[in-house]
Amino acid sequence: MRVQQDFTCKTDLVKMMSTQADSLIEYLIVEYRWLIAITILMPLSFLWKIWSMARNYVVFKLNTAPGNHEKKVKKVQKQIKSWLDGDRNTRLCTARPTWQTMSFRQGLYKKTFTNIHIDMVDILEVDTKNMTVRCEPLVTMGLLSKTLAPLDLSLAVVPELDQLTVGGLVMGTGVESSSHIHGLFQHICLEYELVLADGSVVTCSKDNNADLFYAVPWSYGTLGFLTAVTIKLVPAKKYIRLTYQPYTNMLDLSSKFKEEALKQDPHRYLEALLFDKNSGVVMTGDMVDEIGNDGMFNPIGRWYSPWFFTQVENHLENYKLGQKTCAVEYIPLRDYYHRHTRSLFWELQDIIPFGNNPVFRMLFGWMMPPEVSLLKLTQPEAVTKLYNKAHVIQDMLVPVDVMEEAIQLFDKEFEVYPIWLCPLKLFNNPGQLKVNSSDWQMFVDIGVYGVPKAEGYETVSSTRRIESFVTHHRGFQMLYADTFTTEGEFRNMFDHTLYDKMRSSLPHCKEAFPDVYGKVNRNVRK
Ligand SMILES: Cc1cc2nc3c(=O)[nH]c(=O)nc-3n(C[C@H](O)[C@H](O)[C@H](O)COP(=O)(O)OP(=O)(O)OC[C@H]3O[C@@H](n4cnc5c(N)ncnc54)[C@H](O)[C@@H]3O)c2cc1C
Ligand SMILES: NC(=O)C1=CN([C@@H]2O[C@H](COP(=O)(O)OP(=O)(O)OC[C@H]3O[C@@H](n4cnc5c(N)ncnc54)[C@H](OP(=O)(O)O)[C@@H]3O)[C@@H](O)[C@H]2O)C=CC1
Ligand SMILES: CC(C)=CCC[C@@H](C)[C@H]1CC[C@@]2(C)C3=C(CC[C@]12C)[C@@]1(C)CC[C@H](O)C(C)(C)[C@@H]1CC3
Repeated sequence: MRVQQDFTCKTDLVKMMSTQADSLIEYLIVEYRWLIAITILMPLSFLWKIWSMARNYVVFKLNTAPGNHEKKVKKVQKQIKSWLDGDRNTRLCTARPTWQTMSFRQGLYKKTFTNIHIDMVDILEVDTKNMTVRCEPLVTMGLLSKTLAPLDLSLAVVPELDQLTVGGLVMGTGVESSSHIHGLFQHICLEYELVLADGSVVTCSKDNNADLFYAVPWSYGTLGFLTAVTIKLVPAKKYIRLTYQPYTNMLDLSSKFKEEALKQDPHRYLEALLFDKNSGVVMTGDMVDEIGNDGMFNPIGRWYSPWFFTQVENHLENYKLGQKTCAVEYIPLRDYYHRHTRSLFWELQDIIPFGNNPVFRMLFGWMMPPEVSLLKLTQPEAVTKLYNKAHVIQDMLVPVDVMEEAIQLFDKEFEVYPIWLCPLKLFNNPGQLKVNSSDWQMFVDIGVYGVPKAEGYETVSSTRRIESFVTHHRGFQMLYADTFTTEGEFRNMFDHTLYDKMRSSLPHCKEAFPDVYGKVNRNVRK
């Protein structure tokens, strides 16, 4: 099943599907997915947004959330107790349907395991004295940034997509353009409250139940159910002053990127987008309260604004034309945080090819993007097949010193652009991520999302070669994406010492949950 064609755009892909699709209907579904997206999914998404805003507003005004939390935890305990009292011939997972989650896949285990309902969607407390926020696991990044911005506060790490949840980011992982300072999402979490498989409620932090605290991140809900998280806050300002520095030479780009990531007093935000293997734009940002006169005000989050990655590409094009070497812009804080949400990085162009057209943006941009959950729920089988065969969605965390080598290999195996480069600091903490230093090590997240053009691309073998490179260099794969590792290879990539110890010592844990590989391998995710 080799896909050797040189896919130049989605139309080529669709042509390929039309020859291979089982039926004309499948072909039409793939080709005209945008029609369903615009006429049904976007209006529904809009109604959904209004409903959640109204619901949150009422909860907030009545301030019922903190009082209800204990009752909600008791409900979780009750469900686990009834599993304990039963024959226990199934395992446990959260009842959150997989079409609602931020991954391409649907977990098959949801159908066979006992589903535990954790309907916990509220912010519980903003503690401005201790600079922490305590929230329930289904609170999203969008809600948190919206609640905290008027207080001039923010999370130190705000993973970009609005719909990412605190629970998913703790149990999986989260990374963002401030991660070269603060680390991953888990590194800004101070305390977890969990309900364990024996029905008990525990809290853990680095000073209390430390083993459990360090084993929870990347455990994918296989140690217990998360019911609350306390997260560190940082002061926030109104704007991000963002500098775009284009490059047409990879060596120059990567040395600037590394220098910025590793310097003593780095810019607060750092990321790069590559548009081919030699050129890209490095972006550095800092928070400011005033718009300076060295740059333009650019509210990139407005419904009519061009998609962010296309604006970045324009800076590169201008540079190539010899117009400008470096540009400065002032971007409203939340617009910056959620800069990749409206275009789902660059994935939305495959679904609504004219989504960035100025007329479309003016008329319908306010309904964008359609909710990922609704897109997933209505995804036809033909689209799944297409993505399985000719679409890459991967994030690999590799030590920053092998960045160029990794980019060359990604280019050879996938040739997908843009590529997202986001630096991140991994602290030498106990847990699944072992680093090569007694203090911390700088990594880079290489994010590849799109249609592969590499000759000889084949999903499994190409991805496996990348996985083996990553393991060889002691890096890690983000597990919302497909992993094609064997169980042995997976255990080689992630250190299971503390995790295995916790699973053996927590009562009923092994009986209640599979291990991480049992939740993320390709056989259990459709
Ligand atoms: C539980 C809680 C405790 C807080 N404690 C403090 C505090 O101790 N000190 C302090 O200075 N500020 C606190 N705040 C934040 C602050 O009071 C408001 O965000 C700010 O005053 C804005 O109010 P508003 O009436 O302009 O906005 P509103 O429109 O009332 O709310 C701002 C946004 O936050 C969202 N939101 C608010 N509460 C919730 C919730 N419980 N669940 C889901 N969504 C919510 C709303 O959807 C809205 O979009 C707290 C907020 C919450 C939610
Ligand atoms: N910028 C970034 O960092 C980005 C990160 N991501 C990835 O997306 C995922 C988050 O997506 P999201 O939709 O929020 O999360 P999901 O619902 O996909 O949850 C991810 C995992 O966490 C487990 N989990 C979630 N909540 C709880 C809980 N309360 N108790 C126990 N286990 C729980 C889930 O278990 P179960 O299967 O039982 O439901 C699942 O295994 C993460 O894996 C993250 O790495 C994606 C895009 C961007
Ligand atoms: C670490 C970082 C920054 C990760 C970014 C990951 C995004 C690019 C991923 C997360 C969810 C994601 C897998 C998704 C998709 C594309 C890539 C996304 C947006 C899409 C929209 C592709 C089209 C699909 O039909 C479908 C709608 C199911 C998915 C939904 C999830």
